[in-house]
Amino acid sequence: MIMFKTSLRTIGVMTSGGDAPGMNPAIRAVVRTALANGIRVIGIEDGYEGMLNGRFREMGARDVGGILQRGGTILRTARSMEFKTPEGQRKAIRQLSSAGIDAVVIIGGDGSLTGGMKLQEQGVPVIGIPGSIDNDIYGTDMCVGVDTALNTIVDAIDKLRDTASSHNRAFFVETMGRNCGYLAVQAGIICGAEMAIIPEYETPFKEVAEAVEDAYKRGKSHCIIVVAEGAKLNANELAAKLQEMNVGFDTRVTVLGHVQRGGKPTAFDRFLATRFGVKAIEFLLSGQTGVMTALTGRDITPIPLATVVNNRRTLSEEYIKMARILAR
Ligand SMILES: Nc1ncnc2c1ncn2[C@@H]1O[C@H](COP(=O)(O)OP(=O)(O)O)[C@@H](O)[C@H]1O
Ligand SMILES: O=P(O)(O)OC[C@H]1O[C@](O)(COP(=O)(O)O)[C@@H](O)[C@@H]1O
Ligand SMILES: [Mg+2]
Repeated sequence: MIMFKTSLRTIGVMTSGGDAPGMNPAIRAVVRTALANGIRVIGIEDGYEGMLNGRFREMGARDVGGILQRGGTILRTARSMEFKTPEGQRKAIRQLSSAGIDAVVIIGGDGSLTGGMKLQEQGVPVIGIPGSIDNDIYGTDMCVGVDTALNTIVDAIDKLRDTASSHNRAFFVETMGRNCGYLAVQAGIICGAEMAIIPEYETPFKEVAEAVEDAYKRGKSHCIIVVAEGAKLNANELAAKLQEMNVGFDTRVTVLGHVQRGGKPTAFDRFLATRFGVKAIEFLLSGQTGVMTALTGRDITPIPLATVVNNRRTLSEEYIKMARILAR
């Protein structure tokens, strides 16, 4: 095993997995806090793919100027199958060692943090920062990017409602969330949707049909059903079936897709990302590694990566209930 130094001279920072608005403010905070503490920073491009192939570049204070308001990630991001293999991980560790990188800050989702834990287990000090629009990471109230994505969804659904009401239509709106209904449930509540269909619960088709028909009978001018990407019932299939059943409303589908991942980070995301970035360096300086920066209530606390990746975040029952009650 390559031994990493306990003294902290140089750190790496990277973004990995699906991009999320706010990753840039997180990079900026990591770089500038590290520099302020006399630590050199190397940017690792293209996530683990770049780590494996030594795509490293020096990051100065000016390199992170003007990026607070920019969506995406200046370090770019990627998914790497090779890094999942033990050989891939050894190759990445050799690259880090030969570049003199003593520790790595990884900004990414659950997959990226699992990769981070693997590095930590093999002697590389790692700090994780939760960045994913899905909000599917255990241990933190919020991930970087969630608030911006939700605001994008709200904006889109508000617009869809205008046209839905004008034409007396039912819209099936698909939100992102491979395995997690967080965005769909929250959007359901704050956009006044008739129903939110999520991967965590199996919604019988009959229930959807009744909700749409009932909304029509009650004289609603529109009907909005939010469907999470990973739900068993699919937005296109639902719309086609209900159109055929003639439940009153004409049906339409809007898949919001990757538009949810872009855009300038909201004030909330900028501040959260900045706090995470600053704390990541504070944790490193105090020798706490193998942890993720987590928002727990008002505080940013270190949660062991092993706890993060070995637990599943569950949706709040209270919010699911709230969405159902308010949809009446
Ligand atoms: N079990 C794992 N072991 C090692 N690396 C992993 C593991 N899971 C994911 N990764 C690495 O993290 C990358 C990003 O993970 P992914 O799940 O695609 O996105 P996210 O981090 O946004 O959840 C993967 O492409 C892979 O390189
Ligand atoms: O960008 P891709 O490869 O199309 O992936 C889409 C997936 O990425 C996400 O936007 C974010 O997921 P991760 O944070 O786990 O990468 C999911 O909601 C979506 O299913
Ligand atoms: Mg993920």
